[in-house]
Amino acid sequence: MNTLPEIDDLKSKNVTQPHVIAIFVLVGMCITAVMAIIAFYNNNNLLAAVLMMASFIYFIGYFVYKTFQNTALISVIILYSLYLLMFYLVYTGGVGNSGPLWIFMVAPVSLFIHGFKRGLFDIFIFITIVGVIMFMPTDIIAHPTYNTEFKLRLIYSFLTVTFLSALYEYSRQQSFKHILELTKEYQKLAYFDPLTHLSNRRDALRILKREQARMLRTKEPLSVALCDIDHFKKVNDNYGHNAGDAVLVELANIFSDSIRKQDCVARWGGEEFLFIFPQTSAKNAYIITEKIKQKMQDHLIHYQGQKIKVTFSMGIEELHSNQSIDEAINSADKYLYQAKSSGRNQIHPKF
Ligand SMILES: Nc1nc2c(ncn2[C@@H]2O[C@H](COP(=O)(O)OP(=O)(O)OP(=O)(O)O)[C@@H](O)[C@H]2O)c(=O)[nH]1
Repeated sequence: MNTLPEIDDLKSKNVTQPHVIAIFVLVGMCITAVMAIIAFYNNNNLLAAVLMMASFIYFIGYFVYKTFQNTALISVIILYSLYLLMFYLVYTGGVGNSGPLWIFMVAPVSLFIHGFKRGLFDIFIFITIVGVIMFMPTDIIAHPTYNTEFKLRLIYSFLTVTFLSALYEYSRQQSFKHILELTKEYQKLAYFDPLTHLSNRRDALRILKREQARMLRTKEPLSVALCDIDHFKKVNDNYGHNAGDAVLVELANIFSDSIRKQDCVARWGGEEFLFIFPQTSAKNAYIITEKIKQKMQDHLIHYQGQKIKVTFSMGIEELHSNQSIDEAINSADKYLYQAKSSGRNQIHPKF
Protein backbone atom coordinates (compact mmCIF):
# COMPACT_ATOMS: atom_id res chain seq x y z
CA MET A 1 0.00 0.00 0.00
CA ASN A 2 2.79 2.44 0.90
CA THR A 3 4.22 2.83 -2.61
CA LEU A 4 4.49 5.96 -4.66
CA PRO A 5 3.00 5.98 -8.15
CA GLU A 6 5.16 8.99 -9.03
CA ILE A 7 8.32 6.92 -8.49
CA ASP A 8 7.03 4.10 -10.68
CA ASP A 9 6.08 6.61 -13.37
CA LEU A 10 9.58 7.98 -13.35
CA LYS A 11 11.11 4.50 -13.57
CA SER A 12 9.11 3.74 -16.68
CA LYS A 13 9.95 7.08 -18.31
CA ASN A 14 12.43 6.67 -21.10
CA VAL A 15 15.58 8.77 -21.25
CA THR A 16 14.57 9.73 -24.81
CA GLN A 17 12.21 12.66 -24.86
CA PRO A 18 9.33 12.06 -27.30
CA HIS A 19 8.93 15.75 -28.17
CA VAL A 20 12.60 15.93 -29.29
CA ILE A 21 12.01 12.97 -31.60
CA ALA A 22 8.93 14.75 -33.00
CA ILE A 23 11.11 17.82 -33.68
CA PHE A 24 13.66 15.56 -35.44
CA VAL A 25 10.91 14.32 -37.73
CA LEU A 26 9.65 17.83 -38.51
CA VAL A 27 13.17 19.08 -39.26
CA GLY A 28 13.91 15.95 -41.37
CA MET A 29 10.65 16.49 -43.27
CA CYS A 30 11.45 20.15 -44.07
CA ILE A 31 15.12 19.57 -45.01
CA THR A 32 14.36 16.65 -47.34
CA ALA A 33 11.49 18.61 -48.92
CA VAL A 34 13.76 21.62 -49.59
CA MET A 35 16.50 19.31 -50.96
CA ALA A 36 13.93 17.61 -53.19
CA ILE A 37 12.87 20.98 -54.66
CA ILE A 38 16.53 21.92 -55.29
CA ALA A 39 17.19 18.52 -56.93
CA PHE A 40 14.09 19.00 -59.07
CA TYR A 41 15.30 22.42 -60.29
CA ASN A 42 18.69 20.83 -61.07
CA ASN A 43 16.86 18.28 -63.25
CA ASN A 44 17.92 15.46 -60.90
CA ASN A 45 14.43 13.97 -60.95
CA LEU A 46 15.27 10.59 -59.41
CA LEU A 47 16.99 12.23 -56.42
CA ALA A 48 14.09 14.70 -56.14
CA ALA A 49 11.60 11.80 -56.07
CA VAL A 50 13.59 9.88 -53.42
CA LEU A 51 13.92 12.97 -51.22
CA MET A 52 10.24 13.77 -51.60
CA MET A 53 9.40 10.21 -50.59
CA ALA A 54 11.65 10.54 -47.51
CA SER A 55 9.92 13.83 -46.65
CA PHE A 56 6.55 12.10 -47.00
CA ILE A 57 7.69 9.22 -44.73
CA TYR A 58 8.69 11.79 -42.07
CA PHE A 59 5.30 13.44 -42.46
CA ILE A 60 3.63 10.05 -41.85
CA GLY A 61 5.92 9.52 -38.85
CA TYR A 62 4.88 12.87 -37.38
CA PHE A 63 1.23 12.06 -38.03
CA VAL A 64 1.62 8.66 -36.28
CA TYR A 65 3.24 10.38 -33.29
CA LYS A 66 0.50 13.02 -33.01
CA THR A 67 -2.32 10.49 -33.44
CA PHE A 68 -1.11 7.48 -31.44
CA GLN A 69 1.64 9.05 -29.29
CA ASN A 70 3.70 6.01 -30.30
CA THR A 71 7.36 7.02 -30.04
CA ALA A 72 8.68 3.48 -30.57
CA LEU A 73 7.10 3.27 -34.01
CA ILE A 74 8.01 6.81 -35.03
CA SER A 75 11.65 6.17 -33.96
CA VAL A 76 11.88 3.14 -36.20
CA ILE A 77 10.32 5.10 -39.09
CA ILE A 78 12.72 8.04 -38.78
CA LEU A 79 15.88 6.09 -38.18
CA TYR A 80 15.59 3.37 -40.76
CA SER A 81 14.23 5.67 -43.47
CA LEU A 82 17.21 7.93 -42.72
CA TYR A 83 19.52 4.91 -43.15
CA LEU A 84 17.87 4.03 -46.47
CA LEU A 85 18.24 7.61 -47.66
CA MET A 86 21.92 7.58 -46.69
CA PHE A 87 22.50 4.25 -48.50
CA TYR A 88 20.86 5.78 -51.55
CA LEU A 89 23.05 8.92 -51.37
CA VAL A 90 26.23 6.82 -50.98
CA TYR A 91 25.15 4.49 -53.77
CA THR A 92 24.26 7.28 -56.24
CA GLY A 93 26.73 9.90 -55.02
CA GLY A 94 23.97 12.53 -54.68
CA VAL A 95 24.87 15.95 -56.17
CA GLY A 96 28.50 16.04 -57.41
CA ASN A 97 29.38 12.89 -55.41
CA SER A 98 28.79 14.81 -52.18
CA GLY A 99 26.05 12.37 -51.02
CA PRO A 100 28.23 10.43 -48.52
CA LEU A 101 28.89 13.64 -46.55
CA TRP A 102 25.35 13.40 -45.13
CA ILE A 103 26.09 10.14 -43.28
CA PHE A 104 27.51 12.04 -40.29
CA MET A 105 24.03 12.86 -39.03
CA VAL A 106 23.38 9.12 -38.53
CA ALA A 107 25.63 8.83 -35.44
CA PRO A 108 23.96 11.41 -33.12
CA VAL A 109 20.43 10.59 -34.32
CA SER A 110 20.91 6.80 -33.82
CA LEU A 111 22.39 7.25 -30.34
CA PHE A 112 19.70 9.70 -29.28
CA ILE A 113 16.85 7.56 -30.52
CA HIS A 114 18.05 4.08 -29.56
CA GLY A 115 20.32 4.91 -26.65
CA PHE A 116 23.93 3.95 -26.07
CA LYS A 117 24.04 0.17 -26.71
CA ARG A 118 21.37 -0.31 -29.37
CA GLY A 119 22.47 2.96 -31.05
CA LEU A 120 26.08 1.75 -31.33
CA PHE A 121 24.90 -1.59 -32.68
CA ASP A 122 22.76 0.14 -35.34
CA ILE A 123 25.67 2.43 -36.29
CA PHE A 124 27.99 -0.58 -36.64
CA ILE A 125 25.55 -2.25 -39.06
CA PHE A 126 25.05 1.06 -40.88
CA ILE A 127 28.74 1.83 -41.46
CA THR A 128 29.40 -1.79 -42.47
CA ILE A 129 26.75 -1.51 -45.20
CA VAL A 130 28.12 1.91 -46.26
CA GLY A 131 31.65 0.37 -46.43
CA VAL A 132 30.35 -2.54 -48.49
CA ILE A 133 28.60 -0.17 -50.94
CA MET A 134 31.66 2.08 -51.32
CA PHE A 135 34.35 -0.62 -51.48
CA MET A 136 32.44 -3.14 -53.56
CA PRO A 137 33.92 -3.37 -57.08
CA THR A 138 31.80 -1.31 -59.48
CA ASP A 139 31.20 -4.32 -61.71
CA ILE A 140 29.25 -5.91 -58.81
CA ILE A 141 27.49 -2.77 -57.56
CA ALA A 142 27.36 0.14 -60.00
CA HIS A 143 28.16 3.21 -57.88
CA PRO A 144 30.21 6.36 -58.39
CA THR A 145 33.94 5.80 -57.96
CA TYR A 146 35.10 7.49 -54.82
CA ASN A 147 38.77 8.09 -54.29
CA THR A 148 40.21 5.52 -51.79
CA GLU A 149 41.60 8.29 -49.56
CA PHE A 150 38.15 9.89 -49.50
CA LYS A 151 36.47 6.61 -48.57
CA LEU A 152 38.94 5.84 -45.77
CA ARG A 153 38.84 9.38 -44.39
CA LEU A 154 35.04 9.39 -44.56
CA ILE A 155 34.92 6.21 -42.45
CA TYR A 156 37.59 7.44 -39.98
CA SER A 157 35.83 10.74 -39.48
CA PHE A 158 32.46 8.98 -39.19
CA LEU A 159 33.93 6.73 -36.47
CA THR A 160 35.33 9.81 -34.68
CA VAL A 161 31.93 11.52 -34.76
CA THR A 162 30.37 8.25 -33.52
CA PHE A 163 32.85 8.08 -30.64
CA LEU A 164 32.14 11.69 -29.61
CA SER A 165 28.37 11.22 -29.95
CA ALA A 166 28.56 7.99 -27.90
CA LEU A 167 30.51 9.81 -25.20
CA TYR A 168 27.93 12.55 -25.13
CA GLU A 169 25.03 10.05 -25.08
CA TYR A 170 26.66 8.06 -22.29
CA SER A 171 27.10 11.12 -20.08
CA ARG A 172 23.54 12.23 -20.90
CA GLN A 173 22.20 8.84 -19.76
CA GLN A 174 24.32 8.94 -16.60
CA SER A 175 23.01 12.42 -15.77
CA PHE A 176 19.46 11.22 -16.37
CA LYS A 177 20.00 8.28 -13.99
CA HIS A 178 21.50 10.60 -11.39
CA ILE A 179 18.57 13.01 -11.64
CA LEU A 180 16.16 10.06 -11.40
CA GLU A 181 17.83 8.85 -8.20
CA LEU A 182 17.78 12.36 -6.71
CA THR A 183 14.11 12.74 -7.63
CA LYS A 184 13.29 9.40 -5.99
CA GLU A 185 15.20 10.46 -2.88
CA TYR A 186 13.33 13.79 -2.68
CA GLN A 187 10.01 12.05 -3.28
CA LYS A 188 10.75 9.65 -0.44
CA LEU A 189 11.50 12.61 1.81
CA ALA A 190 8.29 14.28 0.69
CA TYR A 191 6.06 11.24 1.27
CA PHE A 192 7.70 9.13 4.00
CA ASP A 193 8.55 9.77 7.60
CA PRO A 194 12.35 9.53 7.94
CA LEU A 195 12.22 8.05 11.47
CA THR A 196 9.69 5.23 11.10
CA HIS A 197 9.77 4.92 7.27
CA LEU A 198 5.97 4.92 7.32
CA SER A 199 3.95 7.14 5.00
CA ASN A 200 3.75 10.67 6.32
CA ARG A 201 0.59 12.77 6.61
CA ARG A 202 0.79 13.93 2.98
CA ASP A 203 1.03 10.37 1.66
CA ALA A 204 -1.73 9.21 4.03
CA LEU A 205 -4.02 11.90 2.60
CA ARG A 206 -3.10 10.84 -0.94
CA ILE A 207 -3.98 7.21 -0.11
CA LEU A 208 -7.14 8.26 1.69
CA LYS A 209 -8.35 10.28 -1.32
CA ARG A 210 -7.73 7.30 -3.57
CA GLU A 211 -9.53 4.91 -1.19
CA GLN A 212 -12.42 7.31 -0.73
CA ALA A 213 -12.90 7.44 -4.52
CA ARG A 214 -12.80 3.63 -4.60
CA MET A 215 -15.31 3.45 -1.74
CA LEU A 216 -17.73 5.76 -3.57
CA ARG A 217 -17.39 3.63 -6.69
CA THR A 218 -17.62 0.17 -5.14
CA LYS A 219 -19.87 1.10 -2.16
CA GLU A 220 -17.60 -1.01 0.04
CA PRO A 221 -16.86 0.37 3.53
CA LEU A 222 -13.70 2.31 4.37
CA SER A 223 -12.54 2.97 7.94
CA VAL A 224 -9.83 5.04 9.56
CA ALA A 225 -8.36 4.74 13.06
CA LEU A 226 -6.45 7.54 14.74
CA CYS A 227 -3.97 6.21 17.29
CA ASP A 228 -2.10 8.16 19.97
CA ILE A 229 0.49 6.69 22.34
CA ASP A 230 -0.49 7.10 25.98
CA HIS A 231 1.65 9.32 28.19
CA PHE A 232 4.39 9.44 25.61
CA LYS A 233 5.83 12.56 27.21
CA LYS A 234 6.66 10.39 30.24
CA VAL A 235 8.59 7.96 28.00
CA ASN A 236 10.72 10.86 26.78
CA ASP A 237 11.09 12.30 30.26
CA ASN A 238 11.96 8.97 31.94
CA TYR A 239 14.13 7.31 29.27
CA GLY A 240 15.25 10.16 27.05
CA HIS A 241 14.27 11.39 23.60
CA ASN A 242 16.27 8.66 21.79
CA ALA A 243 14.37 5.99 23.70
CA GLY A 244 11.14 7.78 22.65
CA ASP A 245 12.30 7.57 19.03
CA ALA A 246 13.07 3.86 19.42
CA VAL A 247 9.57 3.29 20.81
CA LEU A 248 8.03 5.07 17.80
CA VAL A 249 10.08 2.90 15.40
CA GLU A 250 9.17 -0.34 17.16
CA LEU A 251 5.48 0.56 17.30
CA ALA A 252 5.57 1.46 13.60
CA ASN A 253 6.99 -2.01 12.85
CA ILE A 254 4.42 -3.77 15.04
CA PHE A 255 1.60 -1.81 13.40
CA SER A 256 2.85 -2.50 9.85
CA ASP A 257 3.28 -6.21 10.60
CA SER A 258 -0.24 -6.46 12.06
CA ILE A 259 -2.25 -5.13 9.12
CA ARG A 260 -3.16 -6.54 5.71
CA LYS A 261 -1.32 -5.59 2.53
CA GLN A 262 -4.13 -3.34 1.31
CA ASP A 263 -4.26 -1.46 4.64
CA CYS A 264 -1.97 1.42 5.50
CA VAL A 265 -0.51 2.85 8.65
CA ALA A 266 0.99 6.32 8.50
CA ARG A 267 2.73 8.59 10.95
CA TRP A 268 0.13 11.31 11.32
CA GLY A 269 2.03 13.56 13.71
CA GLY A 270 4.49 13.36 16.65
CA GLU A 271 3.19 10.28 18.52
CA GLU A 272 0.06 9.87 16.43
CA PHE A 273 -0.53 7.19 13.77
CA LEU A 274 -3.34 6.90 11.27
CA PHE A 275 -4.61 3.51 10.08
CA ILE A 276 -6.51 3.27 6.79
CA PHE A 277 -8.60 0.13 6.35
CA PRO A 278 -10.16 -0.22 2.88
CA GLN A 279 -13.14 -2.61 2.46
CA THR A 280 -13.51 -2.64 6.24
CA SER A 281 -16.43 -1.59 8.41
CA ALA A 282 -15.86 0.26 11.70
CA LYS A 283 -16.72 -2.96 13.55
CA ASN A 284 -14.05 -4.94 11.69
CA ALA A 285 -11.54 -2.11 12.14
CA TYR A 286 -12.28 -2.35 15.85
CA ILE A 287 -11.58 -6.11 15.83
CA ILE A 288 -8.24 -5.61 14.01
CA THR A 289 -7.07 -2.74 16.21
CA GLU A 290 -8.22 -4.51 19.38
CA LYS A 291 -5.95 -7.43 18.42
CA ILE A 292 -3.01 -5.01 18.04
CA LYS A 293 -3.87 -3.51 21.43
CA GLN A 294 -3.87 -6.98 23.00
CA LYS A 295 -0.48 -7.65 21.42
CA MET A 296 0.87 -4.53 23.12
CA GLN A 297 -0.41 -5.57 26.60
CA ASP A 298 2.50 -7.92 27.26
CA HIS A 299 4.98 -6.33 24.92
CA LEU A 300 8.09 -4.70 26.34
CA ILE A 301 10.27 -2.49 24.19
CA HIS A 302 13.96 -3.02 24.92
CA TYR A 303 16.13 0.03 24.68
CA GLN A 304 19.73 0.06 25.92
CA GLY A 305 19.03 -2.44 28.71
CA GLN A 306 15.77 -0.78 29.70
CA LYS A 307 12.33 -2.27 29.26
CA ILE A 308 9.67 0.19 28.21
CA LYS A 309 5.98 -0.58 28.22
CA VAL A 310 3.57 1.58 26.25
CA THR A 311 -0.12 1.51 25.49
CA PHE A 312 -2.17 3.50 23.02
CA SER A 313 -5.65 4.89 22.59
CA MET A 314 -7.61 4.93 19.36
CA GLY A 315 -10.65 6.48 17.73
CA ILE A 316 -12.31 4.76 14.78
CA GLU A 317 -14.54 6.23 12.08
CA GLU A 318 -16.16 4.57 9.08
CA LEU A 319 -16.39 7.05 6.21
CA HIS A 320 -19.86 7.93 4.99
CA SER A 321 -20.49 8.69 1.36
CA ASN A 322 -21.40 12.33 2.10
CA GLN A 323 -18.51 12.88 4.51
CA SER A 324 -15.23 14.62 3.65
CA ILE A 325 -11.87 13.14 4.68
CA ASP A 326 -11.36 16.02 7.14
CA GLU A 327 -14.75 15.35 8.73
CA ALA A 328 -13.98 11.63 9.05
CA ILE A 329 -10.62 12.30 10.70
CA ASN A 330 -12.13 14.91 13.03
CA SER A 331 -14.71 12.35 14.04
CA ALA A 332 -12.00 9.71 14.68
CA ASP A 333 -10.17 12.36 16.72
CA LYS A 334 -13.27 12.91 18.86
CA TYR A 335 -13.48 9.17 19.57
CA LEU A 336 -9.76 9.20 20.38
CA TYR A 337 -10.37 12.01 22.86
CA GLN A 338 -13.17 9.93 24.42
CA ALA A 339 -10.79 6.96 24.70
CA LYS A 340 -8.17 9.16 26.39
CA SER A 341 -10.61 10.72 28.82
CA SER A 342 -12.11 7.32 29.71
CA GLY A 343 -8.76 6.18 31.08
CA ARG A 344 -6.54 5.51 27.95
CA ASN A 345 -5.49 2.09 26.56
CA GLN A 346 -8.90 1.93 24.87
CA ILE A 347 -10.45 1.98 21.44
CA HIS A 348 -13.63 4.00 20.78
CA PRO A 349 -16.37 3.55 19.78
CA LYS A 350 -16.60 0.09 21.30
CA PHE A 351 -18.38 -2.65 19.37
N1 LIG B 1 11.02 11.01 21.08
C1 LIG B 1 10.11 11.64 20.36
N2 LIG B 1 9.12 12.27 20.99
C2 LIG B 1 8.20 12.93 20.25
C3 LIG B 1 8.25 12.92 18.85
N3 LIG B 1 7.19 13.64 18.39
C4 LIG B 1 6.50 14.05 19.48
N4 LIG B 1 7.09 13.62 20.62
C5 LIG B 1 6.72 13.85 22.00
O1 LIG B 1 5.49 13.26 22.29
C6 LIG B 1 4.98 13.90 23.46
C7 LIG B 1 3.50 14.06 23.38
O2 LIG B 1 3.06 14.52 24.60
P1 LIG B 1 1.60 14.92 24.90
O3 LIG B 1 0.96 15.57 23.71
O4 LIG B 1 1.58 15.71 26.18
O5 LIG B 1 0.85 13.59 25.07
P2 LIG B 1 1.18 12.29 25.96
O6 LIG B 1 2.28 12.52 26.93
O7 LIG B 1 1.34 11.15 25.02
O8 LIG B 1 -0.17 12.15 26.77
P3 LIG B 1 -1.53 11.63 26.26
O9 LIG B 1 -1.57 11.73 24.77
O10 LIG B 1 -2.56 12.55 26.88
O11 LIG B 1 -1.69 10.24 26.72
C8 LIG B 1 5.72 15.22 23.59
O12 LIG B 1 6.59 15.14 24.72
C9 LIG B 1 6.53 15.31 22.32
O13 LIG B 1 7.78 15.93 22.54
C10 LIG B 1 9.34 12.25 18.22
O14 LIG B 1 9.47 12.21 17.00
N5 LIG B 1 10.24 11.64 19.00
